[in-house]
Amino acid sequence: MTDKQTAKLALREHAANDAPADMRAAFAADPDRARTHSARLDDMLLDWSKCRVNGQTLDLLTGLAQACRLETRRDAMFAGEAINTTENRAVLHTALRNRSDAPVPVDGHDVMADVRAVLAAMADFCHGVRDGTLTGATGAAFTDVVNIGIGGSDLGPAMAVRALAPYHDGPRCHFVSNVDAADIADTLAGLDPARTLFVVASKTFTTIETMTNAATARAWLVDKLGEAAVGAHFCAVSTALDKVTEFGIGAERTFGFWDWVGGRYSLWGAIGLPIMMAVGPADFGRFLDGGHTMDIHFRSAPMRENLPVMAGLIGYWHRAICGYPSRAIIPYDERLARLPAYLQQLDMESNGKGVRLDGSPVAGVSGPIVWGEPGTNGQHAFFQLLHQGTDVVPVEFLVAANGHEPDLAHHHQLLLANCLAQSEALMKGRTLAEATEKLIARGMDEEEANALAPHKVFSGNRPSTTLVYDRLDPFTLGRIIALYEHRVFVEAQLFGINAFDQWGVELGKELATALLPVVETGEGAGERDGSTAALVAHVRALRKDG
Ligand SMILES: O=P(O)(O)OC[C@H]1O[C@](O)(CO)[C@@H](O)[C@@H]1O
Repeated sequence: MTDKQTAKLALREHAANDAPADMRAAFAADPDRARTHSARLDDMLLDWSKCRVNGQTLDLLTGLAQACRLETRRDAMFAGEAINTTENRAVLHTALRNRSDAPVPVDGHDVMADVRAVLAAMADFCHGVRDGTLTGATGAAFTDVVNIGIGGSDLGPAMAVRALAPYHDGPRCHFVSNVDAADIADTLAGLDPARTLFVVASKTFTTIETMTNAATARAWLVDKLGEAAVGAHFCAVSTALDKVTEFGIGAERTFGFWDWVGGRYSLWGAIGLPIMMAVGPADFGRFLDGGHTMDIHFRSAPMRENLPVMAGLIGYWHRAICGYPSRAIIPYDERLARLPAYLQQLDMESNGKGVRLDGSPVAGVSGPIVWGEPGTNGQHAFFQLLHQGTDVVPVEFLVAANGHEPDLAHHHQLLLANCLAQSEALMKGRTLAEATEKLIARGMDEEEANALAPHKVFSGNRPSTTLVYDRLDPFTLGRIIALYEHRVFVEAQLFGINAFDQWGVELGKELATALLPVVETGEGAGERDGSTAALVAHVRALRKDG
């Protein structure tokens, strides 16, 4: 048996025999548990004390991490080794937020001068748009920016722009991603073409949704302002600079990045252009500072004090050892409403894999299903299942100690109380005796109380983690995102998979391309499988436009 196999076996035996069966008992036995089962980075606290782990669990998990050479793999990533082996690429989104003087070599070339040049060009461009010196074709200042992109070219900036609303002092930012005409039609409906700037964001500049939406936006603009206006109203973000030129966007309005930045890790550089437009270069810099600070912490803090490492180890424990199929991300922060969607791509596109690094099948499981919604809204929707459903779902709460609305502090206190109450309720639960007693105390007769009480039982002992920070400012948003990126990396090392490719998205794309003419003309439908052929026939019978 390899060291890894031995470590995994030991964890499974520990889970079955000696891990705390009941968190309530664990707290009773060790009132100091919250201190020993949490880690801090300045104001940011990650608490995993409401999970069924003890010191021995953590020893075994860190032992597994060592057997998986986590620290060596981490250092290889930061050093620019081609750890994305199926694409033979380095993984260096961390270079985009490197705020130190340290060089970052890729194939012997220090990429930091290139990174800084793009950031400086973005800042110049944003200053021009934000102060009105860079105008549209009619001389009118831009009031609206429309980012056209999908996946990593949409989710990160869309999430971050929303998260940083209190820091906005630039143009309004909109995001069009879906190829569904509804998306672009509804967005353009409210906009003045003379005051609208389009950002076409695509790493490959071939993605069909983005190219279709960009062509529609271009036609809309030409229809209103004429062909000559296009140059002033479009800019691009891509690694495929030749394709941008073919589209007709000038080099001075093209912001590049590199194949060593994965799409879902790309918001720190040019893909972050809408964030910089909204909050300005200075706050964008603070966002990068936050990411860089988390990088330093990830590289230097001992495992037990290391937030991304501990988030990854606890995540692995829940997924691979306890066997929970999903995790819920519940930010008690309305401005992080898009965080769950962003993390779905970050986590599931990275760790939803069926083969290991060497191409052999994953022996057990890989990454979990990630989902979520902000609290308190989720409480009035799916928390019923979290508390009483037959599946256990580990919940990851996020909450700021302070909001941005000092005049409405009582809202924030309610928000905090709700967040803390949910994790407490998940852990404590309510026994049948407690439920019955409560009903009788309210005046119900015993027979009725006995009948109703089983419905009011909460098993409790359900795991959650809580991430608390001072305030959701640009710096903290940077720390949170970098924390989750590294957590995904940590889990990938334990699963033994490549977190940086995404071959699983290819087949659907290929079949969509093949099916387009079938949907358009009906020809070739008979060569598809029976279900698809029948669906094509039904759709075509209903279609009103040919
Ligand atoms: O930026 P691009 O090249 O348009 O790709 C968009 C997204 O599509 C994907 O390749 C998945 O289909 C993502 O990985 C990526 O973020």
